[in-house]
Amino acid sequence: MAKRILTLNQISVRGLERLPRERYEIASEFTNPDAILLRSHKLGAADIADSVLAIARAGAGTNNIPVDACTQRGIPVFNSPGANANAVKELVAAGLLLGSRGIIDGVDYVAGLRGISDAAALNQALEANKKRFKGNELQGKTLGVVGLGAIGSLVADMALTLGMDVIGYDPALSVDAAWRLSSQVRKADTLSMVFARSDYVTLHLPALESTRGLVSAELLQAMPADSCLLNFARQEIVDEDALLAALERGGLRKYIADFPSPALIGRKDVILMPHIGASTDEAEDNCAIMAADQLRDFLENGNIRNAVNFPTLQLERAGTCRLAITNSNVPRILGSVLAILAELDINVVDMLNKSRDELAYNLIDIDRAPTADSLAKMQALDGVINVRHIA
Ligand SMILES: NC(=O)c1ccc[n+]([C@@H]2O[C@H](COP(=O)([O-])OP(=O)(O)OC[C@H]3O[C@@H](n4cnc5c(N)ncnc54)[C@H](O)[C@@H]3O)[C@@H](O)[C@H]2O)c1
Ligand SMILES: O=C(O)CC[C@@H](O)C(=O)O
Repeated sequence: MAKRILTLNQISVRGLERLPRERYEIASEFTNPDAILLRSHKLGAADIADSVLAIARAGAGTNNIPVDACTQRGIPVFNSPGANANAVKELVAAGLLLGSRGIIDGVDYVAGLRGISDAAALNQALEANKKRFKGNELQGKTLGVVGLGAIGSLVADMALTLGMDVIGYDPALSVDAAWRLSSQVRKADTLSMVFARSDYVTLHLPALESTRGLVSAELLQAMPADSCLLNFARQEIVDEDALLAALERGGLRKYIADFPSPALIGRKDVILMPHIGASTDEAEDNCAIMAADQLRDFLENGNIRNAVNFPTLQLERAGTCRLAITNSNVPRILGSVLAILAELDINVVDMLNKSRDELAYNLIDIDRAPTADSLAKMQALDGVINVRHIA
């Protein structure tokens, strides 16, 4: 029977094409979907039907998904790391230029000259007024990058090519990310060091409970006069009251962000975009393709790539069929599962078991299909969260 994929945002066709119609039904409404594919849709735990086996986010941030509730229910949440990083990097480049030059005010000024029909008079007005839109160059200024993952590392490279000094902070930098990072990026040991030493600070870290309000009054106060803050990460990372106070005080010259809020719209010292960091054809295709491929590999083979709450685990298919079992990360569960198979004289052809935090996940290839009764016995074992028989 075809698997049902519920889409909760518009997903690029190139991604949906990775889920062939003879095996997958895709719709924006389903009562009992097998999986959910979404972008920024805010998903509540109660919105996830019992039938859902997996959730795939075509994008990086998963703060719109109740990941802890999914973990407890044994539902992997996939994302598409790096797939939209270039799109965000390019918009940050635009953000830096918008913060350093009088582009928006200058363009607005020119738009207001529509009534002048005489070219000489127009030119005279332009030349007389252009001093109002003077800016500064980025070359030689310092950019502080907070979060040096897929986006932050590209932003750091881009800023270096513009002749900026780059200082970076990331207390949880992965080994892969560290390899990607240019040796010209200076390492800051503390967040306050980044804010105190940068003319521009750009945020590229996830929204987590631990990063909510991370950009505090204290950090904003430490910024040099005339500095700019760029936020293409998430709104909740910046304490909005502290931000407004810093703007009012004049310490912070501009806030450039992808996340409008009622208190920020309309201010001359704030430039807001409608969450378009990843809105390019290329990024939307890349994210959707990655998310759909990962979802399909999980549904058809139980393999896990780029889940934010499950261990990474891939096993070539062997044997007649496969069991995918999620359980609490405690001893003896796997032994009990194997004992049930042994009782039925079912041979294990290959298997792989990995854990992540409180979860363990197992792929077990066997030479014969288990009975419904034995599957029910496995499911009933203390600590087993779910058991899937994949033909
Ligand atoms: N504006 C947009 O449309 C858009 C698009 C893509 C991503 N994003 C946001 O950007 C975030 C980063 O995306 P990414 O692809 O670079 O993710 P990533 O996982 O590759 O990198 C995030 C980095 O942040 C670091 N980090 C975590 N906590 C930190 C902290 N307290 N201080 C400093 N660094 C910390 C991590 O160690 C990691 O290296 C996403 O989580 C998402 O919220 C926004
Ligand atoms: O889907 C989008 O347009 C935004 C995605 C972005 O916020 C992300 O976290 O990847």
